[in-house]
Amino acid sequence: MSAYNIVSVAGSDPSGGAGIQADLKAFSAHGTFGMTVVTALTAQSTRGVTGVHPVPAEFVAHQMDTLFADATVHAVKVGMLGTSEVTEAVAEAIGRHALPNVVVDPVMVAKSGDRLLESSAVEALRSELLPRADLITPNLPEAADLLEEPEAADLATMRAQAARLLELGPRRVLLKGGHLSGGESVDVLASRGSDPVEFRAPRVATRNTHGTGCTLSSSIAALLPQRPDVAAAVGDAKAYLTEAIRRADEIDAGGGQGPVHHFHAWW
Ligand SMILES: Nc1ncnc2c1ncn2[C@@H]1O[C@H](COP(=O)(O)OP(=O)(O)O)[C@@H](O)[C@H]1O
Ligand SMILES: Cc1ncc(COP(=O)(O)OP(=O)(O)O)c(N)n1
Repeated sequence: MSAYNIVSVAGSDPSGGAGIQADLKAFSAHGTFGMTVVTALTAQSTRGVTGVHPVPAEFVAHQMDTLFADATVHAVKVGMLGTSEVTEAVAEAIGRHALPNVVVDPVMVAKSGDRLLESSAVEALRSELLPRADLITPNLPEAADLLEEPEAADLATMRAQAARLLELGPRRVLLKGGHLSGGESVDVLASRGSDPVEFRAPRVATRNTHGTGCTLSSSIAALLPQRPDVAAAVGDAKAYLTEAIRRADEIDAGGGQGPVHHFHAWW
């Protein structure tokens, strides 16, 4: 059996910590073959984002149509989309090509505080893309924006918000709790018709967490075709991410918030 083909539909991060660069590293780490559809160029470093140059929506659709007319795809990770036009084009192409194992990381704002999705695009994300996702992986501020509610500050509220996010149409929701404090970093997986499942990991004491969200969602996409169910893929992806965060201080990528450090996963 040849390697699984996993596609990242995302923006470029020249610093290598997030976006398509992080996704490709994660795809390789999990033994899969990575492909990319670029939605935007960013100028960014460990210190923040200094510019965003969106790819025209028609050309994003053209990249997808060209790739999917040729290659068999086993999973897709969607990250930064930038504009409502690109969001709509990606949602339509996912439907047109009936893509499997679609993981949507609803990227809105970088850890540096810079916007990566126009505010006016949140509605297109909510109504056009989320219903086509097999799994969405919002962080707490993204969940609050999607639900138009205050940000969750405890686990009970996270469980309730994960359930409400399911009503927007995705098959599953992984609500990430990295923005809370405490000795453990806890994420909540909600699926229709079953109780939520919690994924816990020791909170690593480092400021070098650039690219955690990208790495988790792309690792899940790479593992979905290789694991018996979604919970197994999420559990292994989180274990991989936690070790990549532990290794983050080994890298000197600049003077700001550094990236997590990828490695060949142990499976
Ligand atoms: N310091 C940390 N130690 C361990 N896990 C972390 C840490 N920070 C974040 N995580 C985990 O990284 C993933 C993404 O984190 P989060 O900050 O919630 O999202 P995002 O990177 O999209 O803002 C989650 O699984 C979260 O639990
Ligand atoms: C091009 C690009 N895409 C996504 C992000 C956000 O990445 P994330 O994994 O959420 O990490 P932080 O930036 O929040 O640390 C990005 N910065 N650039």
